[in-house]
Amino acid sequence: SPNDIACLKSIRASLDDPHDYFKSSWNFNNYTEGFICKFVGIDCWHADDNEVLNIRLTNMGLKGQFPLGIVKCKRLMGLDLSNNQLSGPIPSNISKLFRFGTAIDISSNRFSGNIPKRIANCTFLNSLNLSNNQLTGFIPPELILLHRMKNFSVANNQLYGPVPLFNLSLSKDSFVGNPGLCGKPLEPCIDHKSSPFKNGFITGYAVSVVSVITIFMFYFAPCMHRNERNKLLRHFILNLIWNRTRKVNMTQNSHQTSQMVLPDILHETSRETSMLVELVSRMSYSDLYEATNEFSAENIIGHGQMGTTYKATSSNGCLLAIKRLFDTQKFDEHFITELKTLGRLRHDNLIPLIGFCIESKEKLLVYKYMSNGNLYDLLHPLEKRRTIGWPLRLKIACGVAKGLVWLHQNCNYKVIHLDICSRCILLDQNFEPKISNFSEAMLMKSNNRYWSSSFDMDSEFWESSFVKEDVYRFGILVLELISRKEPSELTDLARTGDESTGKWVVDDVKSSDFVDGGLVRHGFDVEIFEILRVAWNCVQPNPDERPAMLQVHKIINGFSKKYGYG
Ligand SMILES: Nc1ncnc2c1ncn2[C@@H]1O[C@H](COP(=O)(O)OP(=O)(O)OP(=O)(O)O)[C@@H](O)[C@H]1O
Repeated sequence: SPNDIACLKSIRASLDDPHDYFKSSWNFNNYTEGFICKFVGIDCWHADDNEVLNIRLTNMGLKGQFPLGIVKCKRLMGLDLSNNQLSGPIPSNISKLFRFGTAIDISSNRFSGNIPKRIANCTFLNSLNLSNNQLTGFIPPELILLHRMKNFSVANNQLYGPVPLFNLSLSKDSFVGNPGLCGKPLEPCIDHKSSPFKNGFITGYAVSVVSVITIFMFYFAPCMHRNERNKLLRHFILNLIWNRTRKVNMTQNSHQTSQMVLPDILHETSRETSMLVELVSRMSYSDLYEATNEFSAENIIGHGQMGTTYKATSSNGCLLAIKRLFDTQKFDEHFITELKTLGRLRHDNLIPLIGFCIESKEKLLVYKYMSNGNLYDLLHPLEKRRTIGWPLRLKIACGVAKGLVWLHQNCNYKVIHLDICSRCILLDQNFEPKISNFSEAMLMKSNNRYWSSSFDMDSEFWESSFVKEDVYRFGILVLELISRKEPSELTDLARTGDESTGKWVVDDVKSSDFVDGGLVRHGFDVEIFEILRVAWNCVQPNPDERPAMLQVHKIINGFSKKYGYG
């Protein structure tokens, strides 16, 4: 079909082919039925039909980025780009590019960045080979949803965190060569449950992390280079955070622990539940059922990792967003954290949590509805991109910064969000940003003695390891606001960025292809430059070199005032 021809033309144009394989074989001048089926590396559904079944461009020395043109090969089933020199991120919208694909092999290239969780939406995948690349971050747990998967490998990358519990049995070979990965079939992950300071924290796990870090810092870190130490520490913390969120699934032991504790917390009449009711109002399932039109598909706003969110109208006419958690204990802890954290907090730049419901197996969280959706969708719409003016971007950055300052400096509780990203910034009818998704958050009573005295040393680590994690993520968010580039690409840039990259990003707003074209030369270049500098400071690899959110907000607020937002 014309689409398939356009698909191959686009692939050819997007890849650098130093050995001229395309030149000698991919000749588009001879339009006959099935002519593309004779191209090297192309299988068709039928030899006399221009409809591509598989693309196998292996071992050809190809350079360039993941070929987005495959989106036009509508019936493509297999993509094999292994043994080349392709680089850059795996596109986060891969499931849109390769919706019905059954096999992806991009092994032995130079792909970097995170494994996008949306690969899990390629529901027909039965083979995924990402081995021998430079991928970083966690293996998205959503991948366990790929029920048809038979072959899977992420060996020899730079991944860390626990291996998700796949339904198929995978050997070590699928994961080896990633020094930060742990859990079956590799070595077990560190158990961080026991801690002497549990009472001081609302989330006891925070202490465990801090204690482990203290030991680590005292005994092991002094002999390491500062940057190396920070890098390790960061990996370590993320690993522990991930351990916590996955602990229900991690080991038989931790499974038993959560079996004992969580149902009790969630029991409809438990003390915990009555405490929660003091924070947020408890709503009845039947009211929410009615408000969402019986949880009808038409009311669905979107799906997240933990559940489905519905638009709803309350009996007094208020618009609500109701998150209905999947029926699994896996997210009980997230549910509680969200309630305990967000339930206590009220600020103009936090999403208002109005209520919750626990009835039999149902767990629901009820928020105020935000009519302009989330920031990620605003910046990266599936359809046509809208121009977004600088004052609006500044307003959003300023609001998020204000919310974070409040969280970090709040006098009763100090809160670290740990998952700031454009998807969790919701926008109300006036595009005022509201921070949402507190299910990973850590909350600490700021007047407890551990915080103020004997934990002095640890509060420094708390600051540099956790608070500065929020600062880092805020920096990525601002870079995304200015560039409209994918967060994974920006994380890469920040990770690999040396001083000269920093200069390249910030120095030359007018001619840089970093800044969104719609922004430059509209009289804002100087401001953009200043804000980019702030963002760049926020993403410094060494947490100690990142500014505090208070400083960041002060600068952004200074510019925002001009537009009446500050
Ligand atoms: N209060 C709200 N008002 C409007 N839309 C909302 C609201 N809360 C969530 N949404 C939207 O509902 C969808 C699902 O949200 P949800 O938080 O479950 O998933 P997510 O943002 O992908 O995060 P995660 O998967 O990490 O839980 C998203 O598109 C989100 O923007």
